[in-house]
Amino acid sequence: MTKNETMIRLKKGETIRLPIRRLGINGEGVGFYQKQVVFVDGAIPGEVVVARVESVERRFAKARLLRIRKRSPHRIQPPCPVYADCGGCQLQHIDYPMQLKLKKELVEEAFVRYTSLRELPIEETVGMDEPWQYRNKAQLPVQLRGKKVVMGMYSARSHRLVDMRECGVQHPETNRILETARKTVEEIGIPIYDEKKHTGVLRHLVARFGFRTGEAQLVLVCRTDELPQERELVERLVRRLPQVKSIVLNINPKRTSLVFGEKNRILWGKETVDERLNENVYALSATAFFQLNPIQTVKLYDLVKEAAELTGKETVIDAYCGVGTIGLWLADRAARIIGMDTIPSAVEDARCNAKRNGIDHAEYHIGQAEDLLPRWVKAGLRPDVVVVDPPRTGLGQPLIDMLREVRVPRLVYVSCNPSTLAKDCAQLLQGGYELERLVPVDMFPQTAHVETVCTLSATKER
Ligand SMILES: C[S@@+](CC[C@H](N)C(=O)[O-])C[C@H]1O[C@@H](n2cnc3c(N)ncnc32)[C@H](O)[C@@H]1O
Repeated sequence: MTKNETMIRLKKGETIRLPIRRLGINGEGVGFYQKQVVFVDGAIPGEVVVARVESVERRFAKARLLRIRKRSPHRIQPPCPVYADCGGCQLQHIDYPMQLKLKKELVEEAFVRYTSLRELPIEETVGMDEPWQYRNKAQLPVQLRGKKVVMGMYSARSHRLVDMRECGVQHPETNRILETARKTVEEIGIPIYDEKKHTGVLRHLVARFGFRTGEAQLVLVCRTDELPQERELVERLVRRLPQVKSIVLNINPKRTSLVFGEKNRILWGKETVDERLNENVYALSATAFFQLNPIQTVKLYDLVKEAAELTGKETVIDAYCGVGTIGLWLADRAARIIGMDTIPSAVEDARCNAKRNGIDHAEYHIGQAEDLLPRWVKAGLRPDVVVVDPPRTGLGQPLIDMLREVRVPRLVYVSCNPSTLAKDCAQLLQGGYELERLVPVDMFPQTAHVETVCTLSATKER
């Protein structure tokens, strides 16, 4: 059979019987129909399903689950009433121990696909004791339906809002704050943004809650700086939400799917709210990036610390540093921390966080890791440990080239995307590194995301 013959076998509308072999990166079940990859939302590895083909692309097809012929013993009733409709979670129909196993397999499969390694030093996924109510921040779009203000997540791959009053992965406080804010906005008649016409004012409600400090922040993302009945709204919110220490208006005037605009105006209270992770305290401004699952963040950063094997004498790079959290975690065992990030406000926050925690041997720079680090190394910098925590796209090529050239003693790669992690590692393994340890960490239970802490060290011989 030629390659082309296998490609045209499936047709849209066709009903197929499909054994499900593995989990896809978006949480779908993946099967092979006459060698063609077929994705089926809601199907679990080990199941045999009947599915209707809904679209056929050049390299894969997508099919809708109709019936389950052989049911996985790990299939459970999803606890959330809007799970089928909401695009936020993908794995609620799978029991938690199996979710952790499947996440480990996602990492393994990526390494088997992109590297020549067959024996992997991979450990079990680090899970949560209680895999619910873990998110410290909710940001939900609002819409007007008749006189009702509706708030929720978008349905998967659409801009259709699913009306949602309570989310099971959110901390109850963020649920409570947003629902109170929604009701108050509805009661007062604040003009709601209309995405199609680009009219109205309020676009998103955002709540962040410090698990350790109990301080919360509410952000009203608006199309304009003018918020009708602002005083009345703020007065009622302050009265009803004693845990909120900061109310901010973020102005986003653009037609965009990005939530935040560039400008903020404080409506009430402080500019930032505090959160603690272990001994460190962080001041978080309205749009600052901060890890969303504080319980797992502590485990993630402890793994990074273990991997770094610091003695107190090392120069450590915290590349893609955000607000500096990883570098500050390592600071008590390092001689010097150098961080960089492309977002100026994040770098500013990192500097403030260092100061606030009495750390004076950490410095933070604005710029691209793949630009700054090769330049510094060329100028003579020799880091002992490099920690990288890039976005989903992985490392920039000039950074990989530099790491291959210099061969730093320890390289700790924190990744939210197993595919780019494995692809980047393939290059590093060919360039004088060996893989010591791979630990998947479940930062987002009930979803298909998996974080990995990957430890590499320079080989003695090239
Ligand atoms: C996954 S976050 C990690 C943040 C931080 N390490 C933490 O644990 O909170 C990735 C960060 O990389 C930054 N970033 C994106 N591209 C970058 C680049 N080319 N160079 C440096 N930083 C970059 C983003 O602004 C973001 O703060």
